Amino acid sequence: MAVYTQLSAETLGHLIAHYDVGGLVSAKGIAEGVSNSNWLLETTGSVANGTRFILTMYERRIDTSELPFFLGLLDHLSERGAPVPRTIHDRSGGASREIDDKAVALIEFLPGVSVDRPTPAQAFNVGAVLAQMHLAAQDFPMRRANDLGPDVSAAVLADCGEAALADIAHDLPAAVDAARVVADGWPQGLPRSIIHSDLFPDNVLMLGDTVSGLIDFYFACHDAMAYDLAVTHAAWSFTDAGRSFRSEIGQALVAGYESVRPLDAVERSALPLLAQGAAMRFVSSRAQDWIETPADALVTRKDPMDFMRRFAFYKHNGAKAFG
Ligand SMILES: Nc1ncnc2c1ncn2[C@@H]1O[C@H](COP(=O)(O)OP(=O)(O)O)[C@@H](O)[C@H]1O
Ligand SMILES: N[C@@H](CCOP(=O)(O)O)C(=O)O
Repeated sequence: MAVYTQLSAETLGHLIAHYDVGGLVSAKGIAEGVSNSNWLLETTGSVANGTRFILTMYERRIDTSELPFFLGLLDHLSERGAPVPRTIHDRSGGASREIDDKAVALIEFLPGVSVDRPTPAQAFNVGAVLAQMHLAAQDFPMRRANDLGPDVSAAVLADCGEAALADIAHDLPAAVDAARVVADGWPQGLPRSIIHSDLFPDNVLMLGDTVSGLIDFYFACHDAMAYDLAVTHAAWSFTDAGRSFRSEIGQALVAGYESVRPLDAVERSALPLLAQGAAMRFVSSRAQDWIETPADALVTRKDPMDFMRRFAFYKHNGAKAFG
């Protein structure tokens, strides 16, 4: 579930009155997602022929002082033709407003569905759109550092402690040393842009083979573009909780990416280690969330072992997977 706050029709009506989108016709809470509350709104007016909008209320994890970066990035990418929802601004030009001390933003609704089992054609197009996004972001003037880089993953796992990690899964304590090794060997100087850094299938909307939307940019940051490709590779190319690698999906993602932005030799040879770092990024955040989230909480905890298995795969087979 992801509607943490109840909003009355009256509150929504008052909010919508600040935008040039007409009156409220309907509002439905969206079940998907874990971090924010989201509603699908329908209104009597339209922006670029759209009468549907996503209302997001920022509930956790996001520092609202960073909203100008995230929302400005949506506008920047959308203006450059990337399939990214634009921010709907209120009449005074504001990209976000507040309801009861919580920040909210109105965002363009994009059609499409997230795929569970991508085809190679879909993976190719996801790779191509990721590269398109990287190029479109290169002249975005704002910066945000990656606060979940390899050193942070290593520190988070060390802080969790081997005993707590062993309580989650027998093989998880090995992540503490493994993440340190990855961080110590992390490649420097790779070409950078603003990267999505969480481009899992649930953050991509598709219509058939076409990518209709990239959403959920709330981990976007300035970092190596090849790292973003590695994250996407780790998120898309496995089934069975990270036990089975779908080589045809991994190859299609990289081929699609390179159809728009060819990798240089240094980026290419860094991919196996970047993918290990990508896996550790999600092992660490999932382990931390697991420890901090009560077992009976409304949010379903994600298993860090799904990404420990991916880490092991990339460590032993990374060169072949990206060869
Ligand atoms: N711009 C959009 N257009 C269409 N649907 C969207 C859009 N933004 C979000 N959604 C829907 O809302 C759900 C949750 O959004 P998301 O940003 O992933 O939330 P969270 O950050 O909580 O994971 C998505 O899975 C999708 O169904
Ligand atoms: N993709 C991450 C979780 C991030 O959550 P999101 O709902 O904001 O995409 C993972 O799978 O661990």
